[in-house]
Amino acid sequence: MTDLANALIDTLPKAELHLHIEGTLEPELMLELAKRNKVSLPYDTVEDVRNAYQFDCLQDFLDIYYLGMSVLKTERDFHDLTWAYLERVQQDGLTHVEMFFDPQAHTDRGVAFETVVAGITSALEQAKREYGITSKLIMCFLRHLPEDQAFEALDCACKHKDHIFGVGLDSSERGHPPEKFERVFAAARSEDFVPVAHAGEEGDSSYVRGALDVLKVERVDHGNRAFDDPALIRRLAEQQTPLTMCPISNWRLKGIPDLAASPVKKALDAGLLVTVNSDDPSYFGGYLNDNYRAVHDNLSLTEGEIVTLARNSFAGSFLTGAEKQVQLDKIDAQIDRLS
Ligand SMILES: Nc1ncnc2[nH]cnc12
Ligand SMILES: [Zn+2]
Repeated sequence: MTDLANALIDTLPKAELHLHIEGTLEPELMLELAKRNKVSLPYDTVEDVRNAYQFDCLQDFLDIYYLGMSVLKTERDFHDLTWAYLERVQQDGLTHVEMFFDPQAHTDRGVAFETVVAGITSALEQAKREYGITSKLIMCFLRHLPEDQAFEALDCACKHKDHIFGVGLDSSERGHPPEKFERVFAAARSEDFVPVAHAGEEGDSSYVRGALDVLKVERVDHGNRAFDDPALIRRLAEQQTPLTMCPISNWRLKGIPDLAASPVKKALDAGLLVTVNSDDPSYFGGYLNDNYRAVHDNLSLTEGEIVTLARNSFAGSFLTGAEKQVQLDKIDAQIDRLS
């Protein structure tokens, strides 16, 4: 990698648009919280935890991910988790994050919705004060659970509209198509929550079409399998629907055989508004800049394409036009400084 490419990746202002806060739980904090909250885990050491992170598919990961988050109990736990992520990525040039959380995975264990939201938002507010990092919080419905439970989560979210910006859809994709959540997404949109959804991570291209046509999403999370449908790719390009791709995640979950098979370059070439993100960085072993580096190295991206990805991260965000322009101007200023 050239020095300039390295410096661009390290120092360009960037937004992260596909990040599950529960997926940032590092093994050290997991074990500390297990002790603090007297939760028993099948791991004694950090090494045991890391050794468990071998996945053959999305479900293998999800089983371990839900087990790991069982240590999160109190407002302070959610604060500490979120703060640890923000402290880490501010060093990577991150200036804006649109963060997912999975409340049903906590309320099902008896943790109050309010506890989760209070802990996450206090850390987000601290990051705004101390680092100038802006953020939006997106509540995901767990697609393996029934529709009525998604409606219960939406009811809770309606009491926290000051903190929750959008709704998303995550967890086990195949067998749980967008159509299952048509009514709850319609209700969420009528309450002014901005809709996004995971689609085409493992599910076929019909899941991406369903997310667009049935859930009426404004952004597609992953979207890899859209490439099986050339007409759909043309539509995504024409509409400039943002895609939040996660190269290291795709590789670790065996959605792609190696990083060279990441669709990020194909998406750039097709004129899509593609962005690069980390998904669940603790579980997949790579934060935001590691993902930029992975696509740069394995797809032979140019320095110009790295800049495009950083620009797309703001263009594809839910910031206002004026806020986006501030960030794009900062990118231009940083490029001037480096060249
Ligand atoms: N990559 C992913 N896909 C679906 N659900 C998730 N929850 C956390 N990470 C996820
Ligand atoms: Zn995800």
